[in-house]
Amino acid sequence: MKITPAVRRRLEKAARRAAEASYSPYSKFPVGAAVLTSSGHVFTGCNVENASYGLCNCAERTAIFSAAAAGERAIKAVAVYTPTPTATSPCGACRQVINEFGPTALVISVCDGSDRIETTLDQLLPHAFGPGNLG
Ligand SMILES: O=c1ccn([C@H]2C[C@H](O)[C@@H](CO)O2)c(=O)[nH]1
Ligand SMILES: [Zn+2]
Repeated sequence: MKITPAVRRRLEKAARRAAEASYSPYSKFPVGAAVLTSSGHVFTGCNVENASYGLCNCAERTAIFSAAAAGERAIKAVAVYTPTPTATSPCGACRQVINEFGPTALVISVCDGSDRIETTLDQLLPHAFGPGNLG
């Protein structure tokens, strides 16, 4: 699955739309994510918070777990949207979870401004611990 400009746009749009379902009454920081798998399917997710704050789940992990639950095992790209003036990169926990299925995935962050970040998971999480380290 080649990541063309059209595929990027589709992924970014899906991430923006996914943020509309965000359940974030505590942080009031809605986030949307979209994941492109090797089969060409796009899975989306939003952050889902909890009154027990530590149980909050990020948009990226919601999207990845949705893909995994559908049987997908290879992530090609992740797009993240935050309604902020500057783009937001995935948190450390999400970087680790992306690594499991997409160690070289393209990671795109978009926002409400013109700012954007385009990088790869191996740049965000160098020398990652992954499945290969278990022998
Ligand atoms: O990349 C990020 C950063 C934060 N959050 C969520 C977690 C929490 O619900 C809120 C504030 O941290 O934003 C995400 O979903 N993705
Ligand atoms: Zn996260």
